[in-house]
Amino acid sequence: MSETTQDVLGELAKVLEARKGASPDSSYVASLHHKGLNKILEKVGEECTEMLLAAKDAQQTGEKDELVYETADLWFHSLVALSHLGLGPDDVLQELARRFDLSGLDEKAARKPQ
Ligand SMILES: N=c1c2ncn([C@@H]3O[C@H](COP(=O)(O)OP(=O)(O)OP(=O)(O)O)[C@@H](O)[C@H]3O)c2ncn1[C@@H]1O[C@H](COP(=O)(O)O)[C@@H](O)[C@H]1O
Repeated sequence: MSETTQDVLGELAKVLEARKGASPDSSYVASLHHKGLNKILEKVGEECTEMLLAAKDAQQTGEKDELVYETADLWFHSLVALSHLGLGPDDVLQELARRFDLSGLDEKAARKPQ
């Protein structure tokens, strides 16, 4: 991961945290927190669908700008959801780091039968 990536996520996390105490009239993030988790999750679902559609379009046309744009929307709203529940990008990055050198196939095989 580039330093830029870490800086952007870190900076965004700080802004999201600060917006928890802001007026919903002056901030989109504050308005989401004000509306509550269900509204935030509705937005995550919406942005997820838009990202999937953009990925299919990108495959067909080779044009990837829309995919990057929609993925940014999805990441952003996912971070708002995490922030609403007291979590941040560090929590997810640490989990991803924990998985380094752990093959997805090995991890799946090691899971207990449900
Ligand atoms: N990264 C983002 C970001 N990405 C997307 N969005 C907003 O997410 C919204 C969702 O997009 P939609 O197309 O679904 O908009 P919509 O249909 O109007 O949304 P709804 O009415 O359905 O809720 C838009 O209003 C976008 O502007 C963002 N809003 C804010 N940020 C970051 O959060 C910071 C704080 O923002 P405020 O809280 O508004 O100050 C900003 O400085 C940015 O860094």
